[in-house]
This record gives sequence, structure tokens and C-alpha cells, in this order.
Amino acid sequence: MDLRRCSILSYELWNEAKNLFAGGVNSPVRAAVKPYPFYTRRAKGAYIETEDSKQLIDYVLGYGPLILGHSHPKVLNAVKNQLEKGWLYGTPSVAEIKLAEKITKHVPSAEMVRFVNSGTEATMTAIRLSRGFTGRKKIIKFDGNYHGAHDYVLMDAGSAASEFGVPFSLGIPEEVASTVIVCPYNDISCVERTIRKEDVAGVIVEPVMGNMGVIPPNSNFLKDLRSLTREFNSLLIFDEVITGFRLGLGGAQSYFGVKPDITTLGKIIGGGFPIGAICGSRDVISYLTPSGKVFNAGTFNANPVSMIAGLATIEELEKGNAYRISEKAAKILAEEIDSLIKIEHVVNRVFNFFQFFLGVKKVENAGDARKSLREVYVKVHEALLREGVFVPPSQFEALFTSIAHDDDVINRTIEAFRRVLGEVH
Ligand SMILES: Cc1ncc(COP(=O)(O)O)c(C=O)c1O
Ligand SMILES: N[C@H](C=O)CCC(=O)O
Repeated sequence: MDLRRCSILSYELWNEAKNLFAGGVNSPVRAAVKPYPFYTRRAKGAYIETEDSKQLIDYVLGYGPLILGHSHPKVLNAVKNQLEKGWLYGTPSVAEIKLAEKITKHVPSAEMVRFVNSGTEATMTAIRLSRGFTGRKKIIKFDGNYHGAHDYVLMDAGSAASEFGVPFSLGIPEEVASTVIVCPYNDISCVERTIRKEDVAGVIVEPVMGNMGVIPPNSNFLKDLRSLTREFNSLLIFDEVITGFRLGLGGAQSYFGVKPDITTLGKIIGGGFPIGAICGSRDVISYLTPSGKVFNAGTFNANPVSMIAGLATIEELEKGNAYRISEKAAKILAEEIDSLIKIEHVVNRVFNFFQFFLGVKKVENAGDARKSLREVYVKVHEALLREGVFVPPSQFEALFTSIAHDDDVINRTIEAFRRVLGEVH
């Protein structure tokens, strides 16, 4: 293929990609876009422009990080300035101190931070840390929670692992899998039974499940997890890779008033650049190398570009507008979708992210989400794309809003939903 041609259609690119990448993509959810993935030429604010010259209103937002929309000028300028000064030092830089200070200021459980390069690395390190700190082996996770693509968590995993029918990945030794016990989300009795009889190092949870659609915690679920883990000296790990700095500056732990022992962050704290972080109390985080004996390292850890982009993003979030606008947008849209769907359905929203499920009355755990009419959801996704709106291609992802989702964007989106949902009987 001649990639110098000024206009190459997504269809041609997709055919080329299928020869180069497994399943045509580099992260599986991208292959779920129907009828085939579109290729993005550029993106600004709430809009993506495709290689087919289509403008799409974006509710995927890079799967969550872009709470300021695409190419926000503050982040863009900060990154441009940083690039002039170099992009990898292999030494510490001031930006990592500044970003860690923002995190420790806003996130209640965070006294110290370790930066890594993805949410996957963050949860992998958090689990190892909980084992190293407690000297125990077992981990409790929840059905449908997704914590990234490493061996400790690919058991009953949500997101693309469920979408593509591999909630248990091949290639994970039984010796590793048997150290992880899976409970249904929102089922505290399962956690209580397990923690009483097993030597549990840590309980890892998405405080709002954002990888099976959106599923909020029941009223006492997080508080009860806190009490049980405290009683049995296990560590409570909140995976706030999605909720961190999305549900407000203090994330889900401020929103719900429950303080975990370890918090994992990612997505928003890198302003759209690769990042992850493990935070917690001084005594726990000090167990990481070089002060402690739980190993973590990384060539790109705390790379200055991600640090600067994250810092610029949080400075903008501190002004409050992004939270006000993104919540208003999600609320209006979720309510409108709720009123437009005429078949049985439920819309689950927490603050500024949400998902709709068709053919079910309630979705309180992964089992409920699996019963929804996924094939109809995919048809809605495809029809919305034709109408210029990009919602996640999979039922098991979330719609996100940003500071760029203003009244005009929301009104256009509602018009598109009206045309599409009129056809769903
Ligand atoms: C809650 C949660 N944890 C962890 C991850 C893994 O993050 P990453 O994709 O940056 O590895 C994700 C998303 O992918 C996530 O949604
Ligand atoms: N649900 C995932 C992260 O939150 C989506 C990102 C991916 O798998 O590419």
C-alpha cells in the first residue's frame, strides 16, 4: 500500500493492518468497532476526524483519560515546551515531584507514589506489594473487574477479555491462577466467607465497575470491604485507573468516603500519555525497591512527557469546570437515552460516565451485564457511527464525557440517538 497517498480509506488501512497485527489491532477492543475499525487522522475537543473525513463526536475519549477532550491547549503547550527540553532523562525531574504532590494532596490514601507506565503495571505492582507487605499469597478479585493484562488478574476479567470470550486467558500457570479467588461484584458475603478461611493478602476492586459497562457499588459494599479487610489484616486495593481524578480530584475514595490501603491510578493522571501509579501510606509504599524488597523498576517510569501532561491536566481540573461540564453532559445524555429506549433497559451512571444495557431491568454485577442484549447494543453503536457519534463498540465499556462536551455537542448527540433509538423495538 502506498502510505504517501494523501487520502487512504479506513477500509484499505484495515485490510493492510490484518496482515500486520493479530486480529488487525494492537489492543483487542479496537477490533470491535463495526463494520470495521475507522482510522483517526486527528482529534480536537469532543471530535475525532477519521481518515474517511468523517467528524465523530467522541464518547470513548481514549477509553477514559481525556477528561479535557482531545488536544487541550494547556496540555498541548506543556508537552511542546517539555519536548524542547528533552523527553527522556533516565534521571529524576522536577515534574515528577510536582505531579506526586498533586496526587498526595488530593487522593486521601496517598502519602507516597510510584510512577509506572500503565494501569497494568500499576495493578501488577500493587498486588505484588500486598503480598510482600503481608507475607500472604491469596488475592480476592471480582467477576467482571478488569485490572489490565497481566497474569495475576486475567480471571473472570471484564472489558475486552469478556467481549472476546477470554475472561480466563490461556498461558497463565495454574499455580498463579489458583492464588486468585473471584467473587461476584457487590456480594460481600462471598468476600466474608473467603477472607475467613483463606490467607488473603489483598482485595482488589474497581470502586465503580467500568469494564462491564458501568456498575456502581451497592450502598455499603465498599465500606464493608474496608471493615472486613481491616478485621483480617488484608490490604484493600482500590483500582482507580478509571475513577481516579474522574469522579473529582479525590477519585472514588473521596466520592464514597472509603479509604483503601493501596490505590492504583492511570489514564487521567497522564493527560492522555502512558502512565500508571501505585500510591498508599508511607509504610506500605516504602516496601518498594530501593527502600524495600518488593521489586519494581522501569526505563520509562516517571518519564517527563507523561509527568508534564498529567500536571497540566490536574491544574486544569483544579479549576472545577471540567467536572461541572462533564457531569452535566453525562446526566442530560443518560436521562435522554433512558427516556428514548422503549424496550426494557437500564442506564447506569456515576457522575460523568455511564452505560446503557438493553433487555434487562437491573445490572448490579457482571452476570446481569452478560444477560443484556449485546448484539442489539452493537447495532446501536454501528448506527450511531453512521450518525456521527462514537460510543464504545462493546457493551462492556463505558461512555465518558469531558469539558468539551458542551450543550451544542450534547444536543447533536441527542438528535443522533433519537434517530437511532427510534429503530430499537
Ligand atoms: C480499572 C482498570 N484498571 C487497569 C487498567 C489497565 O490499564 P492500562 O490499559 O493502562 O494498562 C484499566 C484499563 O485498561 C482499567 O480500566
Ligand atoms: N476497558 C479498557 C480500559 O479501561 C479499554 C482499553 C483497552 O483495552 O484498550
